[in-house]
Amino acid sequence: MAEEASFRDAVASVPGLSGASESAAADQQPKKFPKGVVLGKDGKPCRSCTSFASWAAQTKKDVSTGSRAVSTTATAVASGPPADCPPDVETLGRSTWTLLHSIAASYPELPSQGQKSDLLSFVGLFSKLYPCWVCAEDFQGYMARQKPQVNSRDEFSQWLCRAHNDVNRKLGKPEFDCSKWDERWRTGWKDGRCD
Ligand SMILES: Cc1cc2nc3c(=O)[nH]c(=O)nc-3n(C[C@H](O)[C@H](O)[C@H](O)COP(=O)(O)OP(=O)(O)OC[C@H]3O[C@@H](n4cnc5c(N)ncnc54)[C@H](O)[C@@H]3O)c2cc1C
Repeated sequence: MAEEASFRDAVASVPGLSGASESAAADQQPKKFPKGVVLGKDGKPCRSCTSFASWAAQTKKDVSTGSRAVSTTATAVASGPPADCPPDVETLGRSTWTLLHSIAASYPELPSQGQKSDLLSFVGLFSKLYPCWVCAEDFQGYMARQKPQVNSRDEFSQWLCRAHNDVNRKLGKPEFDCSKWDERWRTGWKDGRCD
């Protein structure tokens, strides 16, 4: 049987959840969900805020077959949701970082005032609209502490790399060497593996 946790536990299990959100969450009616399931502000499980493993535990589906009430397999859970299913927090995150770093890679070396203004608007709106709300709130917090730098491609790509590393640290993932940003996201690695 899946391990159960209260509403507060489920929300508090998300690294970096802000105090304001946590106290708002605590005001809600307690419900039982498996540990790791993050609730949306509507009090329902938020799929794009939750890992597939926790989501599968909550729906009690066999993720390899899609049928109900069959035990999950570790391999299927670890590989994330099937490609044609709604994304979990990791699939969404991976795709989003790809988009954000690719936007940085195509940003001009010498942007016009209009391009700078567009990029600032984009990251501001992005941070409000990102479907994982706990991720979005943390990203807004990062942007408040470290203002987006948009004066050139290099400046923005380094700012974005540091922002991504801030999330990596929070999740216990290794930090990326930002001096390698250009090879990872724009030119391809010097060893030719991307050619
Ligand atoms: C704005 C935002 C906030 C998020 N907040 C949360 C959160 O609060 N909780 C949560 O569980 N998940 C969060 N995520 C998702 C999380 O960051 C990861 O995307 C997810 O865990 C999948 O991680 P991954 O190991 O596949 O690699 P990802 O972190 O998705 O990275 C993809 C690839 O980018 C490269 N890379 C890694 N770090 C950097 C860097 N610093 N600069 C440039 N390239 C890099 C690597 O090649 C890596 O394989 C967030 C995602 C975004 C976009």
